Amino acid sequence: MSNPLRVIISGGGTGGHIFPAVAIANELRRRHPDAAILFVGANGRMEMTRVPEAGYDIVGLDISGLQRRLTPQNLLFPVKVFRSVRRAGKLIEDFLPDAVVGVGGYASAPVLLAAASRAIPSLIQEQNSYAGLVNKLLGRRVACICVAYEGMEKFFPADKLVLTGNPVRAEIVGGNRAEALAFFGLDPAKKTLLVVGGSLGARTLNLATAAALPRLQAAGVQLLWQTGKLYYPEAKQQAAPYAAGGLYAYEFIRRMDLAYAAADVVVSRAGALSVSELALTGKACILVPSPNVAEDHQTKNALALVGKGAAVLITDAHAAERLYDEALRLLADEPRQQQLQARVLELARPDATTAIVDELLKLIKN
Ligand SMILES: CC(=O)N[C@H]1[C@@H](OP(=O)(O)OP(=O)(O)OC[C@H]2O[C@@H](n3ccc(=O)[nH]c3=O)[C@H](O)[C@@H]2O)O[C@H](CO)[C@@H](O)[C@@H]1O
Repeated sequence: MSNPLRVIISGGGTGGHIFPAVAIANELRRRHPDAAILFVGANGRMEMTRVPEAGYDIVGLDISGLQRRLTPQNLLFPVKVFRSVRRAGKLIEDFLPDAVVGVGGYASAPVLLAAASRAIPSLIQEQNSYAGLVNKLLGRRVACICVAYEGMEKFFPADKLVLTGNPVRAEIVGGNRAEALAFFGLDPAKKTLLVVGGSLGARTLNLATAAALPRLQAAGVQLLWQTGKLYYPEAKQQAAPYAAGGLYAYEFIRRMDLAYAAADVVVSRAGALSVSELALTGKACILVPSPNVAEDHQTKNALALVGKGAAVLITDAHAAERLYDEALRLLADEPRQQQLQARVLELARPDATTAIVDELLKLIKN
């Protein structure tokens, strides 16, 4: 491998696809600083801002999902797919990658298809215990599939599977607590609760948190509340009267490393990357799986921890009633926090990103 490596990374839609892609790119660049890395995403989606923020170039395709109802957009869907496969093919012919990585989400389909038809080796990284549609359809056309859960033969050819775990951005781990508290303007003498609704925010968590603000303040607990874009204007107003007590709402937290470092307890959706990050950072957490995802896969993600005594589970349906009783109880119970921290740390897979990049480099070499 004398010429600099050239790799295209495709996919996105939500943070759960984008940040694993960034982790893979960072590790590739750490080992091959001269590697040329190009991201391909979907126009209008989160990757078009988050990837440049992480220091990489991205090209957007005009591609979206199929709506479940009959809509005019659906009639255009085949046309869009055809156009984006053609555009992806052109991108590949111009960039001439040694390999292509797909992380799931709309943009990875046309790129992986175009790579397969040009005999360019490709790798899929599947974050969940239930395979996404795009990944499932393309499993047979790629050379290697890196997964985070056992039993994925249900969805993919067994001989292509490698169990690596999910790639978490290296900087997420090891945030300094004192720096974190200062960064968010928090009081080191108080307990801190972090609430994260996945990369887009979660309505159930937002409603429960808004209702619990007076209780949190009365208990002397500080709050970092990530709301997502839609709910933020309302949350900002709801949280404003509590700012003096250290209760703050955020649309999106860029420094998740510091948010985890500041937190004594985390309330979170159970997206695959959130779960992997909670394990790596060793956080006492309460998981509220989203009921709105394919095959209820967040509940499966959560149960992988709960089954080992490494997290507390509250269902979405029970969150309004029980979430903050449980959160306040856990915040007041340090021995229980320590027990959860120790158990969740045992489930961390700190070598996932290196293992995935090893597989990618193997593909390129062969
Ligand atoms: C509703 C939905 O479709 N959710 C899916 C989506 O979740 P979602 O996009 O919410 O992803 P995850 O929970 O897996 O990961 C969230 C990522 O965003 C980061 N982050 C989050 C909030 C924030 O303010 N700042 C920030 O940087 C986290 O650190 C993490 O890296 O993809 C996951 C991985 O395929 C799936 O398991 C989820 O079921």
